[in-house]
Amino acid sequence: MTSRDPVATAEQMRRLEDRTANGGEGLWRLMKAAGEGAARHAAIRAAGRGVLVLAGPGNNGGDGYVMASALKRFGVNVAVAALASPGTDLCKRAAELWGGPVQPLDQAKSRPVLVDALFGTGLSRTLGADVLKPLLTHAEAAELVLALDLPSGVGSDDGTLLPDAPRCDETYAFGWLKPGHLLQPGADHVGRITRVDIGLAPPSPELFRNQAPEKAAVAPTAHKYDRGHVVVAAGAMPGAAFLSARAAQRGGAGFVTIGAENGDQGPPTSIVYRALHDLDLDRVDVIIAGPGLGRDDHAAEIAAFVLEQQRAMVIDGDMFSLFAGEPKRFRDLDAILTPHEGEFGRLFGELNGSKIDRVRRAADLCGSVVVLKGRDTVIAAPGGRAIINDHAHPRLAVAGSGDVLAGIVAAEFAMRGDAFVAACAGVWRQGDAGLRATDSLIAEDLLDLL
Ligand SMILES: NC(=O)C1=CN([C@@H]2O[C@H](COP(=O)(O)OP(=O)(O)OC[C@H]3O[C@@H](n4cnc5c(N)ncnc54)[C@H](OP(=O)(O)O)[C@@H]3O)[C@@H](O)[C@H]2O)[C@@H](O)CC1
Ligand SMILES: [K+]
Repeated sequence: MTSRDPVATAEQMRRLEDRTANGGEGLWRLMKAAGEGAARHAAIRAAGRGVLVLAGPGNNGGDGYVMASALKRFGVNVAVAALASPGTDLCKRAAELWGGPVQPLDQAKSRPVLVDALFGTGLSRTLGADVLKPLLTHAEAAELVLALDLPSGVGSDDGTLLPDAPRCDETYAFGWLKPGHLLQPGADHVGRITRVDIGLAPPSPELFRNQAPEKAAVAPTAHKYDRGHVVVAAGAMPGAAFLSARAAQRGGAGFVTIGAENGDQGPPTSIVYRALHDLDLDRVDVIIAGPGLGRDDHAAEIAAFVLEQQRAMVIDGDMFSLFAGEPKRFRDLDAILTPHEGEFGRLFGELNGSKIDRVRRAADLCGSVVVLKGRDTVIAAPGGRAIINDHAHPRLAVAGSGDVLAGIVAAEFAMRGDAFVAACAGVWRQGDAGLRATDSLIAEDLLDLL
């Protein structure tokens, strides 16, 4: 698998900071690396324009003072405004290093480039008007808004947006990415993410940002069945099953069958139609159940039949209504569940915490890989391994998009055999197709973009 960017919570960052720094001088070195690293990027982005740094009372503000002093050294015209006097030893030391004038936030003159160094991972409550008003005023007046570590107002661990915070053009993430860089709605305020390496020890490998997958390996001598046989259990809405089946083909599966009603031959295409009960399911790698299945008694019969087969499965759509509140029904399967928010709630009920916490809990409850779809899709396996996928576009929110995803994920699952790896690869590929599409996208277009 390709290497992925780790993502760390505020608490993990504090522990890593302590482990790396080993005392005051080490912490100061980290702050210097953060502020100076950001200054090197920002000096180029500013391209001769004046810079205003807004510094907070904590260590995010400290990074801001270090950055301002480095910018000055680089010959950039820089001014500093502060919310309050420095409240930590490191921030005090950084303010001394700057040594220049510091104005109150609301009295500083706006400049073309704004640096938000008010709050980072230590944001602990919603922003008051004393902060928000000048921040928004300076941001509106600026041509370029840069954030240190996180835009102020974005919750580091869950991407919540505490106030109506300004949108930044670029965020310098110190050390590792934080969930708030990738989870909505905060992620929409982050702009381009530039990671600044400050020499921090790596976090434990539990949470990552999704990345382009390596292509699934196919032997040159591979038979069509070696590339995976995917069956879609069809029901009330055959169009949805057809979309999933086509997506499984385009996704790379060697052989795709629609398990249809008795006698349904389907259109003359490369997709085979067979009655589900007549199929030799031992020769099937993955069954997709849910897209267009329906919610009546007949759908429930089909659902019960496919669950009995104990095959690897991709579970979507109507399956979450048929088994509402019963996630344990999927426990003993090797399965990938791909609900959207509404379906997730139907199956798992109300779970607390961030999107990451909720999906992790859900994966433990059903003993399967869970993919909670959205602009910020979160994928978790039982035991805590999780990925955030922000490689996507809002235009993917169209009818049939989920059916296509189920098909791609099933093809990946059939080819790779590992549910978590397959889910990550499938989600990335669908997001990538959405990014390459135009705004007139309909789900069928995705098939040609795979
Ligand atoms: N970890 C690392 O490896 C490294 C971390 N580094 C940097 O440190 C940053 C974290 O620093 P941090 O912990 O000092 O927190 P920070 O974000 O400055 O905020 C805390 C201050 O803000 C205040 N405050 C909070 N919310 C508020 C509100 N709504 N309205 C008003 N005030 C509010 C809060 O007040 P209190 O809650 O205590 O009353 C406290 O005074 C991190 O993001 C990165 O930039 C780098 O230097 C290098 C290595
Ligand atoms: K900030």
